[in-house]
Amino acid sequence: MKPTTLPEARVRIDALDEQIQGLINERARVAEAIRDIKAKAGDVGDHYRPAREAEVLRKAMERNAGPISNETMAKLVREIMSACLALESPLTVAYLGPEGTYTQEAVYKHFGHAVEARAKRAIDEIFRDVDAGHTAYGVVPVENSIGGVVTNTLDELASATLTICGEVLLPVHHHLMAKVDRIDQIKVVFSHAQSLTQCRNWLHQSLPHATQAVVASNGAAAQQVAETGQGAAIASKAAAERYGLNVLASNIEDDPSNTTRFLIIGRKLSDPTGRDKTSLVFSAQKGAPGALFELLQPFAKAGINLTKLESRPSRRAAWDYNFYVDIDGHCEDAQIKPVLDEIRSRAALFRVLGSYPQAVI
Ligand SMILES: O=C(O)C(=O)C[C@]1(C(=O)O)C=C[C@@H](O)C=C1
Repeated sequence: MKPTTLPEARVRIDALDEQIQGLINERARVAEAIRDIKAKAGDVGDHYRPAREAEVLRKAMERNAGPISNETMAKLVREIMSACLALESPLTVAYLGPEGTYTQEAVYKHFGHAVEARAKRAIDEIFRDVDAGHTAYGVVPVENSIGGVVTNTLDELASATLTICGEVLLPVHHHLMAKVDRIDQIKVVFSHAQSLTQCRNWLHQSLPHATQAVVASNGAAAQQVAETGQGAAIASKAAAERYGLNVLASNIEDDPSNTTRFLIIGRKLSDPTGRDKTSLVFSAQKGAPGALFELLQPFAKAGINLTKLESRPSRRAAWDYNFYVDIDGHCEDAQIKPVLDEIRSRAALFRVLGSYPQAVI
């Protein structure tokens, strides 16, 4: 029955909270039982299961009847699952720091807040850290809807022995922040090269005479401005709060739908979920006419959707390239496996960088 008075409504909410809390702890005890089942089966290593997590989140969205939105409901379930996983075993995740970067936001969006997020200074450091086993997973930016690819990440992926086990899509809203409180006092703007590109028109119109200076991350830009008091930074609202800066202008990205895609790197192969992506890197025989066409044609013939195609210098020889391709589907899917085998047999270099669930939230 719908309560009609405030005291009545609050008594009802207290009773429901008690029930929800009891159920969350019951779920946590099941997660502890899963840990013991995995140990008995000799399943060593961490307990993170990307395919199962995607399934849990998709189910939460599919059965949701409102009034809470599907996305908000999935985020709540995300946090409960994160707490359950931390009970099974704590999870460490390296990200492009310092605190307050968009990459840190991507970590929490993907893994929830119960993980131990460790800030690193550069993308290659994240790859090295995960490769050496110091952290179980890493989160790296790979492309932005305005600025395009993050070349460091693509170059690292080509030589890494790690695998991609997830992706995160994060809407990115930039803010100009400083110690001072007037925009006409700003002579220099610090940020990551990608963020400066994403705000190019705004900077041209609003700060045409300011110098632009590239630093390792937008979190580092905010930290530096806070420490020196010099200039302004382009970074996230979280960074302004973290470093105590004044926000002088909000949402200054040139396209309000600005989104960055991040990858989760680790050693875990993700099981097929029915809604997956596969990332590949390959190279064609240099100088052979139609060589790239030969490598892409099997996808078209099998009706496989390509979601991305990028080329990067191979670093083997001048004017020799690696091609990075993302496709819909999992490398173990019956429709995909023979196509990949065919391309492997034609390519000079071929590697599956990972198959992983498509981003859910
Ligand atoms: O299903 C599992 O393997 C679990 O460990 C449980 C659980 C969960 O809480 O639902 C926790 C962590 C995994 O990443 C996936 C799911």
